[in-house]
Amino acid sequence: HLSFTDHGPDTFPRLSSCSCSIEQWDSDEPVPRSELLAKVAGIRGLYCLLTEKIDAKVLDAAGPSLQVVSTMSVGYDHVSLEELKKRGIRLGYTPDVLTEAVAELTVALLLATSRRLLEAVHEAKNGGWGTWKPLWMCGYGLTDSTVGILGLGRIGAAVTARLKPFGVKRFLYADTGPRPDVATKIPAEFVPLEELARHSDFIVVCCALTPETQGICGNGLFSLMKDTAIFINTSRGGVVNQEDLYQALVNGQIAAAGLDVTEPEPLPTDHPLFKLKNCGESVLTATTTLFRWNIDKIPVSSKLRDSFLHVCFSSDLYNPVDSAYQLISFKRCASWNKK
Ligand SMILES: O=CC(=O)O
Repeated sequence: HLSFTDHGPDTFPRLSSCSCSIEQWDSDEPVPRSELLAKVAGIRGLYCLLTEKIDAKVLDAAGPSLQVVSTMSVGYDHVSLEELKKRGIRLGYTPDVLTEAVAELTVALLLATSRRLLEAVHEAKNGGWGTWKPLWMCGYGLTDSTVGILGLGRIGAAVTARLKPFGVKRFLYADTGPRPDVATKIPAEFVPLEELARHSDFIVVCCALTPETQGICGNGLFSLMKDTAIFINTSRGGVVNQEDLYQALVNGQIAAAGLDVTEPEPLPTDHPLFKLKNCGESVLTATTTLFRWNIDKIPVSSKLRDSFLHVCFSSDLYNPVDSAYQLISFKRCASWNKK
């Protein structure tokens, strides 16, 4: 008995051909919390998106039959690992399916923000484009710049590879610790966050949302940044103290911000950030998760189909359709692999 929220196109037919009973939330809207709590009772597997908060309440509502949770997302900050671990429930997730897509989006956001693309379009459409003025709509260039990556994981490294041809002089990164295997190839220098803030012309946030990174980009960081620096976040809104960011943008502490993620999502349309020229108009995007996915990464690989669910933090490529398919292989799901 499986419970679903949403998933790739061929998941449901494939699963329904198996001898298990499936309950699916069949809507683009997230399943209401009350519905989720009511429907999970007695299930053995739960397949969800990042819109579902999987906490003690959901797990208790599911009861002891629940053996595995799988999320069609790279981030799993919506899932309480502690609560899963307590109950010996395993977690599947989908690392690497959107690395390239998010890296491309990040670069798009960075260029659009630093080159004031949307602001310029707005001016052109609204009659603000008068005669040619040499300094009008000047932006900030990547050539000879220093780019700071907060979180040099798969996406962070993919961003540096894409930015390198623009003539970036120096890559810095801050992380929970040095990552020499990835960093030496770029090359990127491991620095404390404060140093990253002080020296970067562009800061790109690519880290996971964890208790340690919650609100890590706040006044402490913005006040150290150059007033010409550009701040880009494509990780999670919770990494940023949005009020502090707003103040930094209004007070000219930093030049501009490009955000693909906010708290909450979507941001209310009357939110002050939308009114800023150096953020709202350049740029606040709202690329949904599916937009960020590389669809060609979704089809099933038979090799993975027979393997059992990866324990959280497994670095192996993990496929969402497989992850759903594997929910039926409960016998293979050993108890939580304590490390
Ligand atoms: O943000 C998207 C994901 O975590 O998959």
